[in-house]
Amino acid sequence: MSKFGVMVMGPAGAGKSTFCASLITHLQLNRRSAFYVNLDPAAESFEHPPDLDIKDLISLEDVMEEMSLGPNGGLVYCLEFLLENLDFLTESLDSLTEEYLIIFDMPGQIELYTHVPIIPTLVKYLTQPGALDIRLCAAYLLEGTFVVDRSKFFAGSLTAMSAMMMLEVPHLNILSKMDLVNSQMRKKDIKKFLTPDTSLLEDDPVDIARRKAGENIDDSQSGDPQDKDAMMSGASFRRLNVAVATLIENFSMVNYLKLDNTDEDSVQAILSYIDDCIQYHEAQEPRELAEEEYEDEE
Ligand SMILES: Nc1nc2c(ncn2[C@@H]2O[C@H](COP(=O)(O)OP(=O)(O)OP(=O)(O)O)[C@@H](O)[C@H]2O)c(=O)[nH]1
Ligand SMILES: [Mg+2]
Repeated sequence: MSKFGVMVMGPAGAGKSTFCASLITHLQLNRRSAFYVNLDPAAESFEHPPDLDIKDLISLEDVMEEMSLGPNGGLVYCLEFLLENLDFLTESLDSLTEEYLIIFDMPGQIELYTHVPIIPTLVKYLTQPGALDIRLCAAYLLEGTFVVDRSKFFAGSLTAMSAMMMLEVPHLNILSKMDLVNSQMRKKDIKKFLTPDTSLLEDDPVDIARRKAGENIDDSQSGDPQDKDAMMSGASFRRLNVAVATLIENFSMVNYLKLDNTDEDSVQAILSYIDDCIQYHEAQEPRELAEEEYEDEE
C-alpha cells in the first residue's frame, strides 16, 4: 500500500505553517484526508491540531534547560533525537492508507537542510522502499516579498537549489505571500521571477537606488568593513550577485510557483502540482459516493 506526503520546508517565517493550514482546510473541503505532522519543536499554536507532534516526543524547553543549549542548538538536538527514535513516526504513519496526504510541517532553520544532514536522513527514512515507502515531494517556500530585492531573492533561490540537491525527492519551489506582492507589482513583472535568470539584475531598482546613494563608491575604496551601505552598493557585491544569478541560471533547476493563501484557487493549483509529483491520483481506488455526496452531485 502506497503512502503519499509533502514536506513543507523553507526559511523561518516563509509561511510554511500557514500553507499547511490552508492545504488541510482545502483538502477537508474537498473530502480528502490529511494527516498533519508537526516536526517543529518550537511551534506553539496551530490552526489545525497536529495528528502527530514532535513535542510529544521531546520538549525544546527541556532540552535547552537540561543541555544548556540555545534555541537553534536545542532544535538540532530535538531533530537528532527524532532520528534516534524513528519508531515515533513509524507507529503512527504505518497504518495510513493511500487516501491520506501526509503533511510534514518543518522547522525553518536552514542549517537542518545544509550544514547537518538531518532532513536528508529523515527523507531517506520516510521514502525507503519496503519500510514506510512514502511517495514524498518537497514544497520549498520562499517569501515572495523578496522579489523587491534581487540580492535577497537570489540568495533565497540558492538555498532552494541547495535543498533540491540534498534531498533527491521531487521538489516544488513556491513563492509564498503573493497577496502582498500582487497588489504592488504588475503580473508581467512578477512572471520574470518564476524562472530566475541574470537579466533580473539589470533593472534592479534597489541596486540602482543603492548605486545612486553611494555615487560611485567602490567597496575597495571605502576601507570601512562596517560600512554596510557602501558594501551593498559596491562593485564586489554586484559581482557576487551576478555570480550567484549565473550559477542559478546555468543549473536551470529553480522555477517557482506562486502561492496566495487568501485565494482558494491558488492553494488548489499548488495541490495539483503536489498530486502530480507524487502521482497521488493514479493510486486511488475508485470510491463509492456517500449518500450526502450523491445529494450534492444532484
Ligand atoms: N499576507 C500573508 N501573510 C502570510 C501568508 N502566509 C503566512 N503569513 C504570515 O507570515 C508569518 C509567518 O507565517 P508562518 O506560517 O508561521 O511561517 P513559518 O514558515 O511556519 O514560520 P516558522 O515555523 O517560524 O519558520 C505569520 O505572521 C503569517 O500570518 C500569506 O500567504 N500572506
Ligand atoms: Mg511554522
